[in-house]
Amino acid sequence: MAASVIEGLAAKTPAPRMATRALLHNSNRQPIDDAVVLWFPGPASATGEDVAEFHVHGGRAVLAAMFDAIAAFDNVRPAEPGEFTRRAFENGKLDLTEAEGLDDLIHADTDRQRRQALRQLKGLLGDRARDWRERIIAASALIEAGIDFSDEGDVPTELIAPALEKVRALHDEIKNALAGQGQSERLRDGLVVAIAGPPNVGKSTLINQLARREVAIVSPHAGTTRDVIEVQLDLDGYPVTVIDTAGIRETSDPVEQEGVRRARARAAEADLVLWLADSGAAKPGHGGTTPTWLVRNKIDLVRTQSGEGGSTPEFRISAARGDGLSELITALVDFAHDYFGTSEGGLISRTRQRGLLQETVDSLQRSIDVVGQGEELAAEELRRAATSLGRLLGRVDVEDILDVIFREFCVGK
Ligand SMILES: Nc1nc2c(ncn2[C@@H]2O[C@H](COP(=O)(O)OP(=O)(O)OP(=O)(O)O)[C@@H](O)[C@H]2O)c(=O)[nH]1
Ligand SMILES: [Mg+2]
Repeated sequence: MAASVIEGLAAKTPAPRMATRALLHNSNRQPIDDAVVLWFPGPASATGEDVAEFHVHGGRAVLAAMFDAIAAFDNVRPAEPGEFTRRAFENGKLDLTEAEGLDDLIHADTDRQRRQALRQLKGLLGDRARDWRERIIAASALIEAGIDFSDEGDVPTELIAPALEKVRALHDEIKNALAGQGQSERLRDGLVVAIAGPPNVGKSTLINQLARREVAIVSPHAGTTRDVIEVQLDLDGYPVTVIDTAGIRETSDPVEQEGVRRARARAAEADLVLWLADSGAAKPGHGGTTPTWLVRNKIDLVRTQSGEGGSTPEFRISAARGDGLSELITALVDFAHDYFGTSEGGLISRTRQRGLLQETVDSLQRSIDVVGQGEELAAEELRRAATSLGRLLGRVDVEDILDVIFREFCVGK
């Protein structure tokens, strides 16, 4: 199909994989654009199928004329979101983790997201998972050979012991890989940091400083902020959403009450709370399990004061003047670094991947546990472990998730 379209529009089929200039025409011989065309005959193409590429001048009228001209061919329709990648996947050009990496790369906002996505696209996880899967299948073959070998149902231990050794090693290897991952899958969504505290302590002033623009209204009146205000920051390559909230206090104003309710809810969902307080205020107690840093603001108004110390970090800043902000930002970057656990080896970029690796570890553990009750049971658990990795790679049993995964892609990818 692609062959007849490129032949029809460019009046010739370009040499494979050679950028070729062509004046494109529609079926009425009307010229459309002076373009560069590329012809990738399958299977040596991104999708594995024939692919024609038209590099045209991107104006709306040019695109409309191109779509009209292409739609005039039979059996041609616009691609669905992610359809090219899906075909590449179905033709074995990519495994599912690599397809996920491609999607993440397209959506990456920050440098660390980009690097993580590229590692995934280049098969960082896929290659490990393939290796693990082959080794599990090999161990399972050993056990099954043992089962076949024994006629009375009593499998000789010298056949099972080496297989079990391999399974133990695999279990430890995958478990350790998983444990060392931090929350690298959270890098896709980023870290949420809520600025909370009593009214008028300078929360909105702080978010404006962090955003380097006036996102929130600042005023000397307590109760200025009511809606939750969000800004996206790129802190040393980490995606961080900072939210400014209403000052928390008892109030009879129903609008402010709603603001306080939202402030509490958002702070509870955040990954980190910056609890802003006046420089002289007593150290507040805080409930909840969210990590919370005490940030004392307006230090420009007091002469000197020593920190109270304690287990939670404490910062002293002047949001208005900028004192202490670079220390606060450095600490946020360190927090993000620990949180995401993104040493350059970040293996996992999705909860789906983490879940399947965990399933694999659990099945391997069970297979070790049940081998005493019967080798068939152990072999069955090994098959489960291999299936989990097969799902991770998108090689088995995945029809149900493919739609979900590829739906997130852009059209044209
Ligand atoms: N001197 C001094 N004033 C500050 C500082 N930070 C903020 N302010 C002032 O404190 C007042 C309140 O600041 P906001 O940023 O609106 O405080 P807020 O915590 O967002 O207040 P609500 O939205 O009402 O909860 C304003 O007049 C700011 O100019 C600071 O570091 N030093
Ligand atoms: Mg405010």
